[in-house]
Amino acid sequence: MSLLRVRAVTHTTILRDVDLRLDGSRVAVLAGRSGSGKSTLCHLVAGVMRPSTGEVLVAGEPAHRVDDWAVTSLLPQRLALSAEMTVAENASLPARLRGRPDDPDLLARLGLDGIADRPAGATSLGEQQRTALARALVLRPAVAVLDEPTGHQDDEHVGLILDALVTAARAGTLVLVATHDQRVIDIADDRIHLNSGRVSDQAG
Ligand SMILES: Nc1ncnc2c1ncn2[C@@H]1O[C@H](COP(=O)(O)OP(=O)(O)OP(=O)(O)O)[C@@H](O)[C@H]1O
Repeated sequence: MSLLRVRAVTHTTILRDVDLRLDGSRVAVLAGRSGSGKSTLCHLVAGVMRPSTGEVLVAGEPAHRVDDWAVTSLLPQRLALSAEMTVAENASLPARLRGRPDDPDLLARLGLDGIADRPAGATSLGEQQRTALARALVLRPAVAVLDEPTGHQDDEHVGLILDALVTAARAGTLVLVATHDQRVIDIADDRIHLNSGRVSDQAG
């Protein structure tokens, strides 16, 4: 059984007949033009929406029923941090909610250790994006869904993010990344190309 199974998914007018099987310990990219449906597919896998038809299964469970960031986590394009909470508090929130240990190295690996105690609302957009990435990876989830994780980063920080994605995949996570960034596409194990809501090309 594949860790992630997308079977005959059509969603409103946005996605058409999407079929995917992806396993753990991989970085898989969803590539494609703006408006091709990448974010929509991310939201279906993360279970924040249900497909109009077809099914999305994570470890055999319908994605919309999964409510555990140790199973599926999401870095949304709009980040959804708490502005008042510190960088460290935002990043460790899933661990605290589950009574699980924090990952003390993660902030340092994402270049956030110097601002760990600052409210997230008083940090740059790139820092906020890396904070939301740390939050998505902190529980070492089975599936981490990351929507454009390098969108607000300079080259140096893109390197840190690529390392974090590869490290998470080596630890067992299926890292599913929607991206336009060729540097992310280059390090991927699987590449899925969306064109007007259909998978036009898949290589692994
Ligand atoms: N709630 C919605 N209702 C109707 N159409 C929507 C909705 N959300 C997105 N769309 C449309 O669906 C298409 C796919 O959007 P989506 O955000 O999934 O694309 P994307 O590939 O992630 O784009 P980008 O790279 O710009 O983030 C777009 O044409 C968009 O305008």
